[in-house]
Amino acid sequence: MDANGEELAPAVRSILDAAHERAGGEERISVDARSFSDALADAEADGRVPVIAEVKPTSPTTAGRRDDDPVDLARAMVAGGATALSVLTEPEHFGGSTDALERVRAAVDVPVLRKDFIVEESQLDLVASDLTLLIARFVDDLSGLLQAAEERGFQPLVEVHTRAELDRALDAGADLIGVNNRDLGALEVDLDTFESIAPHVPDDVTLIAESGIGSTDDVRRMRSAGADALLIGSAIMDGDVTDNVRRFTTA
Ligand SMILES: O=C(O)c1ccccc1NCC(=O)[C@H](O)[C@H](O)COP(=O)(O)O
Repeated sequence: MDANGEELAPAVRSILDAAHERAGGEERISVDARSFSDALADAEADGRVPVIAEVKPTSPTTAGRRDDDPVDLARAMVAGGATALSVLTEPEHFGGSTDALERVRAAVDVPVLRKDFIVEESQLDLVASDLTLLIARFVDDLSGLLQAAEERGFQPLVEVHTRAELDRALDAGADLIGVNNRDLGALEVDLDTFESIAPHVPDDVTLIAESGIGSTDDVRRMRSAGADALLIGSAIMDGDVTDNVRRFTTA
């Protein structure tokens, strides 16, 4: 069960249990973040579809694992026109690490999102990034964690999957919201999720469509439904990442 008492897929239960076990950082971090809104404006000015390309070595729903150096992947994604990068730092289920994020952030000049399952304030202090993910479903005190992230200089991306989570995110003061098309209860992906939630998001919120985007048709569909940017992992990691990112940024 999650914080709302809802069932979770076993893999997600395991991810969440590991997250609750993970130690936080010892010292409070302070970040001089690269602006995501500036990066979005640059992409729009260049005529690129804003894509957050994800360095995702593996996942519970991916067959196999990609062991390329994350820095090589990151540079290849930027070469394809990525507006920002997302780097998994969850070690047990996604093959990520804080070291990978640090190295990637030092190697590129686009904003970098830390993709992890943060459940406690001290876990914000494990590594610097420009954006940090907060998953509404897994965080009890969303406004407290959002504020803690902002005080450290992060741009928090609050992930939602339902209308109720959207309302919690808005009440907490989120101005950067991602709608995850993947249901973390069943691990099923349905792009209708974004289409059903997006109309309820105020215009002054930056809105990101996450997960399950596998084709240029999907990109156009999410953009038509109001996505300011797209977060894409698996479809980029499968094959030549520069070609894959370019296909999506030019869709
Ligand atoms: O991707 C998974 O298998 C997964 C399983 C359990 C919890 C979370 C999971 N993914 C996290 C993500 O948010 C995605 O990595 C991200 O949105 C990119 O999705 P995709 O383009 O479908 O790889």
